[in-house]
Amino acid sequence: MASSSSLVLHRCWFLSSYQHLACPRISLRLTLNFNPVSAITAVVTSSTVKASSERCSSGHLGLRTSNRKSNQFLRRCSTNAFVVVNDEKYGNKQVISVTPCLYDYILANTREPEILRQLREETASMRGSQMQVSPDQAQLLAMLVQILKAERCIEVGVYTGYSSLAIALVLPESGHLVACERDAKSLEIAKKYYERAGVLHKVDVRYGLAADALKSMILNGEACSYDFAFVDAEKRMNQEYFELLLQLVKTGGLIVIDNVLWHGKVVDPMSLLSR
Ligand SMILES: C[S@@+](CC[C@H](N)C(=O)[O-])C[C@H]1O[C@@H](n2cnc3c(N)ncnc32)[C@H](O)[C@@H]1O
Repeated sequence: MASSSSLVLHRCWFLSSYQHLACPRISLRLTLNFNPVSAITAVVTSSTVKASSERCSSGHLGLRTSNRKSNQFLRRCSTNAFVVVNDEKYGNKQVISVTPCLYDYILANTREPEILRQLREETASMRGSQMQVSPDQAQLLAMLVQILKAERCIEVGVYTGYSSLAIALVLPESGHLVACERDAKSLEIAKKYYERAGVLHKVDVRYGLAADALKSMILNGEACSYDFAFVDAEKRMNQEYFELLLQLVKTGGLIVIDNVLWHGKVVDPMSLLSR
């Protein structure tokens, strides 16, 4: 796979919910200063924004700086979009946060294809609809697939198909997306929309446990043959999915994993203590 973009990293681990790319295997961390919508530098899930607002109103939200020494815990709420990170090593940086108002702006400027809007609206009243990626995230995924010129993709965790449809829509006619999902009811909706969008021929739906599907693909001789993978299923399995996908995704490909920062809990001392 040609790697014309600086984002095309050797089998990297992409933290899709925020601004950093982290590549554990090659110890590389990049600031992600792009978004499908121009002038936007941060991407946050809608559920994160909701959680932030709730915690703000109860006065418990704080944004931690990356300064480990002072372990500073800044208290910021919805009106302030900036956190100043004082850090000897990285220099003083202004890191943008996302307020509800700013997130509205992001959504208002996201180009969501009509078919995705219809799927999102059909899913909105369903149980689990908050699991769906947001329109800005879906367009970020689509853009990554296009930048990579990906032809062979994998999605782990399809739900009703919003993110997989965003990917399938930008794949070339010869493109192939393996879509792994264990919930038959959700898959029925996904398949209906693949068909409506005219991309059903590009999507290979695998009903069942995603790890089993990935293992059978490896046994089937498909190692190193995929360009792009998106992981968005049960989080405790992420390590296993990552290891399996490292075998399936070729050098120069991209593995994107959602919810890695888990609403900020990865640095919340209370969450760490309660584990
Ligand atoms: C967060 S949702 C996916 C949302 C989807 N990416 C979207 O944007 O609409 C997670 C999905 O993973 C599925 N899932 C969870 N564990 C799974 C497993 N072991 N194998 C396959 N699918 C699984 C759930 O049924 C659920 O539909």
